[in-house]
Amino acid sequence: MTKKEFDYSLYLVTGRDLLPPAKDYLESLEEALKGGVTLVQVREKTADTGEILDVARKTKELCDKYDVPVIIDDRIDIALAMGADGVHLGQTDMPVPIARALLPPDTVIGKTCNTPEHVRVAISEGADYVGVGPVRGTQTKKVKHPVVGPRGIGEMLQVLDGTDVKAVAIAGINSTNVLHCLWGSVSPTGHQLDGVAVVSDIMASQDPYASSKRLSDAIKAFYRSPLRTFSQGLSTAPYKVEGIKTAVGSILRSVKQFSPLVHQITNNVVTNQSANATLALGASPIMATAPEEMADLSKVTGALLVNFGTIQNLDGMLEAGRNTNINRKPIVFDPVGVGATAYRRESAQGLLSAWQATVLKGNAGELAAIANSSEVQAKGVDSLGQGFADPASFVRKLARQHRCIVVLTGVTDWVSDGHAVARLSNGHALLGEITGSGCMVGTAVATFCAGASTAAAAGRAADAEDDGMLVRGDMFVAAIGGVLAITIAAEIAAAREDVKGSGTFLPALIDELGKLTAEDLASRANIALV
Ligand SMILES: Cc1ncc(COP(=O)(O)OP(=O)(O)O)c(N)n1
Ligand SMILES: Cc1ncsc1CCOP(=O)(O)O
Repeated sequence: MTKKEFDYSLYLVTGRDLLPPAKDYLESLEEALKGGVTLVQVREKTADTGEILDVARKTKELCDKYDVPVIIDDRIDIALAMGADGVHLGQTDMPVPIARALLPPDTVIGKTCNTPEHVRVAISEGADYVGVGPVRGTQTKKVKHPVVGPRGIGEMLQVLDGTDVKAVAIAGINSTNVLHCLWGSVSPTGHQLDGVAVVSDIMASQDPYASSKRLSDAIKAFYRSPLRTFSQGLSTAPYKVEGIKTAVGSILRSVKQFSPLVHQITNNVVTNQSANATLALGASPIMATAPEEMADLSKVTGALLVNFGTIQNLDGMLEAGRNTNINRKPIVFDPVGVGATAYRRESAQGLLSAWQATVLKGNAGELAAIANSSEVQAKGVDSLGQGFADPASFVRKLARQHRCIVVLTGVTDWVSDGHAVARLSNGHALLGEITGSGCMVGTAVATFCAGASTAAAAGRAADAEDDGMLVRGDMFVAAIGGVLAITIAAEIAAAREDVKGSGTFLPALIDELGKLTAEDLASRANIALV
């Protein structure tokens, strides 16, 4: 028996208890269907059986008009009585094989999964789809399982590789975070969600048509285009060194032309020199930390840098990142000293779960801690030893895991989008003798990301179709540009006669950053693609 093919992309899970006062269930449902809901689940937790059956029948009658299938939560008897297209079963509900034996053979069966192991069991039991989560916190239901974030969803999706079992994420999804959820949950193997399940953003809405339409538009934009990274080389042609050098120069020109606002939440050791480095490159720094101002600020900034060297403003970092994602601007995350304490490790995981970083930047010790690798150790904010045996493979893998650009700093710097890897061999030993040179690299990367994204926005037609990108502009090239700006300016500064040591080097570095041209970058950049 062939199974019914569902469009899982915008899966409405109902809940009459959430309707705003004076909103009628069937009217709200019809508005939601008009707005683009593709699948409906009847989820009734408190009503009597007769009432649930009545609601389920009326739901089916309405959904049939829109050719949208109906799934019943938990209740096999209701599904049988009204001829549902499917049922959804939780971990403590009837086992899938027993439900399968009771229901007509073409009935679709979904199962709630909170861990990769749950997914393995659901596959072996013969589930047709899995509802994976909780992806975020939610007010709609007391969820027993901890929030897994998009990355946790990606781990569950990877278990589905090679099967035709579909997957939707659930919990806390709304039109402002749906793109992050879809983008960030793609597994390192490229397995993506088939859709998202939403309750309150539609059911509690005064305008369910508008709420569903906003979700539907964002979801369609994401699925319209092939799966991409934050770089552009893969979709067009493979990167070439000369092309990167030219592109880096044009981003520097964009920084000077647009002078984007670079919002930085950074540590109090480097705040002043990072602001000066931003100014020197031609952009405009704003070092704001209060959570209350993030919504406003993120509308006008070009990029955000989150550097948690002195980690005092976690709420500000969370809010800044969420809002920067909503406004589809780049976020550079510099988890300074992340391996040093459990608090830092947990904070970094919390931030990486709450928002999608565009660039993840760190030294070997920091990135090893993020990757849970014991290959490189750290002491405080410094990395110990020789670094990774195979840095190219390390950055490529980490970039795939985190769906972002990874910058590994050291004597040699490595940048990857999960496919291409660039080895950068500029710099000077004096960089290691001043405090905060790594933090300045983060600032320069954020500044180049701001330049690239601002230029991409300026180049887009006002009526251009949404391409579902979380950030526009080539962030792989921007990250390379930021690293080169600091390392090349350092080479020029260190060669100056007036530079006698680290004390005279820092102001000279700022001076040379200010004088740096596209031509300097192109002629001095030592880039190899590996
Ligand atoms: C699509 C989807 N995913 C998960 C759930 C949760 O179902 P369950 O675990 O049975 O919990 P309750 O719905 O009974 O609270 C769902 N309903 N739909
Ligand atoms: C039914 C269910 N199962 C896990 S979370 C959840 C509710 C999600 O609701 P919302 O979309 O309003 O966060």
